[in-house]
Amino acid sequence: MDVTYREEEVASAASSVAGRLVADGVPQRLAAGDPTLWVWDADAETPSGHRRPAPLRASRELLPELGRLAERARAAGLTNVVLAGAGDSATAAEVICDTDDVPLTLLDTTDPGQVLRALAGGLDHTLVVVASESGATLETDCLLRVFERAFADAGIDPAGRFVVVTAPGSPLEERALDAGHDVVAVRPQPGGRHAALSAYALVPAALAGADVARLLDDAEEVLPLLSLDTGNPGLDLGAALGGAALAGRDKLILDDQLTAINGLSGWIEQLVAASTGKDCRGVLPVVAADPNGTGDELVVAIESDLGDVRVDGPLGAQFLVWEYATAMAALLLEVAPSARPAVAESAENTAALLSLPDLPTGAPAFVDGPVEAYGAVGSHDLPGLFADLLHAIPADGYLAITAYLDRLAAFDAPVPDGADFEQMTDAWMMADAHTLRTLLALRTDRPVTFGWGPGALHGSGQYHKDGPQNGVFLQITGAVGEDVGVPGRPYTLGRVQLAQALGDLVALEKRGRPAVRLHLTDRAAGVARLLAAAQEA
Ligand SMILES: O=P(O)(O)OC[C@H]1O[C@H](O)[C@H](O)[C@@H](O)[C@@H]1O
Repeated sequence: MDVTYREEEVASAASSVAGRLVADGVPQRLAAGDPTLWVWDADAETPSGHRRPAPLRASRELLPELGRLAERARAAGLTNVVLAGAGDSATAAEVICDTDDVPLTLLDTTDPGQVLRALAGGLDHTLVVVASESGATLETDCLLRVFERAFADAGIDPAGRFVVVTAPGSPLEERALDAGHDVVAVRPQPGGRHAALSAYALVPAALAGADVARLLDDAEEVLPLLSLDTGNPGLDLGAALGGAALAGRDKLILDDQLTAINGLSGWIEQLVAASTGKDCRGVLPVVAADPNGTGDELVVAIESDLGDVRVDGPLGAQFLVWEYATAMAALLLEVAPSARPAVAESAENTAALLSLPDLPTGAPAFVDGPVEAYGAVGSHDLPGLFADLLHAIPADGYLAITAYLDRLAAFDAPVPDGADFEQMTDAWMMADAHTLRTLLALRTDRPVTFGWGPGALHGSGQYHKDGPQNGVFLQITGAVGEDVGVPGRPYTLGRVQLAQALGDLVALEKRGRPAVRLHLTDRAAGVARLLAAAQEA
């Protein structure tokens, strides 16, 4: 595992803060298992005499059980693995599976269309992993209920169709045991931010066919380096992130286009944003975007020379080193990495909204074809609104787009007969809400970020609300065609999804952060209109 500084200014900022961390004995405190710095294993040391983060030992011990579960699923022909989960572990499981090229359907969403797509994926050979440490995350609870009902409706015995991963004693554990589902009770708890190498990510990944033992080997190989004062990749990366942020370079542009690890930037984004974004401080990760060359950027490239910092190493080591480095950066910024008060606040707002007879959407400020605009809007159409939003971004700020839509909907776009691959990808791109990010980014030298809601609420959502007061926020929601009822609850997935958007809006507005919601009354036509309007001057 290597971290290389490729720019003098980064090297000198990093070396001065690394010196401070070493003088404060941070690597030694980490090696000694200081619980304020890491989730340490209380009673085990590695053969090299170092303590190891709790999830590593627990996950290693879990391997035989994982093997048995995977074997049983294979024998039963359950080849379609659906993961109902949220946050760090769900994102990590997706990266592991994409990198190992094994299929996993991640549902970290309440979008009815996306869930219906998964339900149509062949229930007869589907195994659902429900992973939630708290056992109380709204979207995960909804998905468990929806899939239980779907199996029952299809005449499929749910026995052996669910593997529930949760903390012992959580409400989910009790419910799952009552229903006769397989339960993996996780001890000790990794805490949200250290879940990538824990059972919450490894159970779904192993069931999908990924080589999770190798992942743990790769992580354990780098572990002894993390207690060193020099040649410590976690310290080097953390000092680069923290040193740069303290020097005003607090926009972290992540470049992973040349690595074979698929989607690592998305996992790093949620880790860094949620761990550092609080007390009006933090590092803003920016994914899938070119640098603008402004003075507040730090470009970190995975396995390439395209950045100011280069990070090389296999996925298991990347997970561990980024977790360590992010804890270091948080220490330097003097924020508590594990606190995520704003994530909880939005979730509470959503729960309160769902208890109302109707969701308080208000009246649109204007309607532009299939798009309604809500919020404090000065313009009368979308081109005017986009111009205003871009203009409103402070000199050190950013624009964040969160789309509460089906992230796979673009693939439904009609492609011309006989289209080649390039024409097909063009058609998909012009039907994808994500393309709005690219189009708006062309018009500003400030970072424009994009996330799919509600998944993004668990990561960048923390930064959006409690990070620096310099964000401008654009939400996109959409009308629901076919909705999905949530059995045992008085709401549908569509209503939950809208309540999640509105709950986050309440939290943003409470802080005086400018936010606008665009509602697509026809989703496909609405996306097309957004993209066209973004290109109108
Ligand atoms: O695993 P769960 O309890 O369902 O939580 C899912 C996510 O919820 C919140 O966003 C926490 O801040 C995250 O740390 C966690 O990953």
